[in-house]
Amino acid sequence: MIGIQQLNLENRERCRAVLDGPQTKDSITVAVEGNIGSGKSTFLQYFKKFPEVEVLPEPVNKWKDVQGFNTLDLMYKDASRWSLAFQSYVQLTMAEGHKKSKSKSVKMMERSLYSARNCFVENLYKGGLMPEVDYAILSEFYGWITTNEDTNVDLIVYLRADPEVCQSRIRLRNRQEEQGVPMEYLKSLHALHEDWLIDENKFKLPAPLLVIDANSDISQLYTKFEEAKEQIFAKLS
Ligand SMILES: Nc1ncnc2c1ncn2[C@@H]1O[C@H](COP(=O)(O)OP(=O)(O)OP(=O)(O)O)[C@@H](O)[C@H]1O
Ligand SMILES: Nc1nc(=O)c2ncn([C@H]3C[C@H](O)[C@@H](CO)O3)c2[nH]1
Repeated sequence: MIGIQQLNLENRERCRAVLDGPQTKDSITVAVEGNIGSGKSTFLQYFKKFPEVEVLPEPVNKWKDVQGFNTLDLMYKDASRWSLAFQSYVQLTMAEGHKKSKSKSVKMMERSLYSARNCFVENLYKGGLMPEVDYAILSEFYGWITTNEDTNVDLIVYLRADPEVCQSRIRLRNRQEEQGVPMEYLKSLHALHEDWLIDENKFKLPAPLLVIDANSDISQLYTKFEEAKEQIFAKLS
């Protein structure tokens, strides 16, 4: 059994190797991951201006209007009742994003099928808000899609921010459905992002990882975004 430290070392080497490695591709898919309010949309906004980049924002507007139903609001108001319906629709809309053909050399997705499963579904189940049978159905559905469809990503960018920082930004951004999001929810989502992306406790990384400390204020963050741009574009032939 390889220890977590050893795994992390190998993982870092793999990331380093891939990020700095000689192999390049003519087009890549990047998944931008992070807690609620960590700054993903801000990161994507920065990259939108580059001609090589096509940005796929999280399909929140679809979730807020499924033939007139605001499924995001339903989930936040009564997760036990609506999480299977909501996560099923998240899974469909994320699969659409993965499958969308690239119009440019860099396709940047806000979140992915992977964080929906490994962070949000896992959080609902572990928090007792999702019955075992719903968890099993979603896991089978997720397994089928990721086995039978090309949902690959070439790089994961993790905007790593403390839950407290995320909470203050959620208030700032003031999305109606999120105003009741408790700190405990942000903390458990943060722990699941760390479990998956940093420690690889239960779920494997589907691609090399680039971590950005997103606690910094916006002025310092643009310098980090610029550094990330160099590393991402270096993957392009
Ligand atoms: N580094 C930063 N410093 C200060 N404010 C920030 C920073 N990054 C983002 N913000 C602000 O915090 C709020 C949330 O940021 P953003 O929408 O990018 O987060 P997000 O990760 O996309 O959230 P969600 O997961 O809910 O979509 C926005 O109002 C944004 O302007
Ligand atoms: N339950 C749940 N499952 C998901 O897969 C998921 N993906 C995003 N979100 C929530 C977080 C923000 O409020 C808002 C925008 O990111 O939507 C999710 N909520």
